[in-house]
Amino acid sequence: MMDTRWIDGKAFAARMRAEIAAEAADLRARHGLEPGLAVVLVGDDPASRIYVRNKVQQTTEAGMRSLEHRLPAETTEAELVALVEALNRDRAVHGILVQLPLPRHIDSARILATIAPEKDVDGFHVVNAGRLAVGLDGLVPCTPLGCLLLLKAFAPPLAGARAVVVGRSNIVGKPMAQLLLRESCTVTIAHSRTRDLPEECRRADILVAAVGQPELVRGDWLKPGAIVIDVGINRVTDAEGKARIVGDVAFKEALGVAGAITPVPGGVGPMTIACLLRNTLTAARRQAGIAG
Ligand SMILES: Nc1nc2c(c(=O)[nH]1)N[C@@H](CN(C=O)c1ccc(C(=O)N[C@@H](CCC(=O)O)C(=O)O)cc1)CN2
Repeated sequence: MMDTRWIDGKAFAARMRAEIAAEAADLRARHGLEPGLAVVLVGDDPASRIYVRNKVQQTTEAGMRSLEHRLPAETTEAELVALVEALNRDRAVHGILVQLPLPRHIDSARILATIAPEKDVDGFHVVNAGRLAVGLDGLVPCTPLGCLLLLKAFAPPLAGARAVVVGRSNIVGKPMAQLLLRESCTVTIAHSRTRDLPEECRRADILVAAVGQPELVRGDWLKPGAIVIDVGINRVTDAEGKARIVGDVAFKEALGVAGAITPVPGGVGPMTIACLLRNTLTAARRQAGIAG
């Protein structure tokens, strides 16, 4: 039986945040520049409120400026566009993040397209997606960037590895595949219509699960020794009626088969916010014309 290594994303993210804080202090001391991140929350989705609170807290702890905009659920699309346009013009704001999901009456694509690409620290704007696709510098979506940093640290060398990404969202699956391709992996994107998903997964040296389906990927879908990155955060109620969070991978079944795996919680999730801070620092440097 394989001794499966746990990939501790929480500890890795904490080290990243400490490095970012040191860089932010240096930026302030040498250039008088304080990176500013504007976080916009519309409505009162309980999970989104927690994520936004953590983003604000960690931005401040890293020595950067946090500007929070909490808007009621009935905010109109036009009002949100006007706020984003004002933030685009504000020179003290280097990064803009609109927390997703937005209320259903607001067109998320329109809002994301309104954010100035150089301030799009989520990396969701089509300009940043296009830059990633053609190999130009841009801002890379935080969750896939976090997954890549974990893979580089825990599963080198990536070049030539067979990677399967389960999930084709614009936010995780597609950018993840682009990043792995950039590292010279042989990449497959699998999804709900993939024929024989278990067999596709069994081919993977690196498996990234990002489908949002609790424990979809079973232990016998894994190649022995595979590196498994679980992006899923699914709230479920267990047999005793207790609420808990599980990933897209059946974690206990994967132990003893995978070579290494990210737990949920404590794996990819904390990396998302650490990468948001990294992107904010990068955006501030670029806007000020400071090499980093
Ligand atoms: N504008 C954005 N909206 C959303 C994003 C995003 O990157 N940009 N991603 C997700 C939510 N998200 C950040 O916003 C996020 C999700 C999870 C975590 C995290 O640290 N998770 C913990 C568990 C937390 C829990 O108990 O719920 C973990 O995995 O250990 C951070 C950020 C959707 N929206």
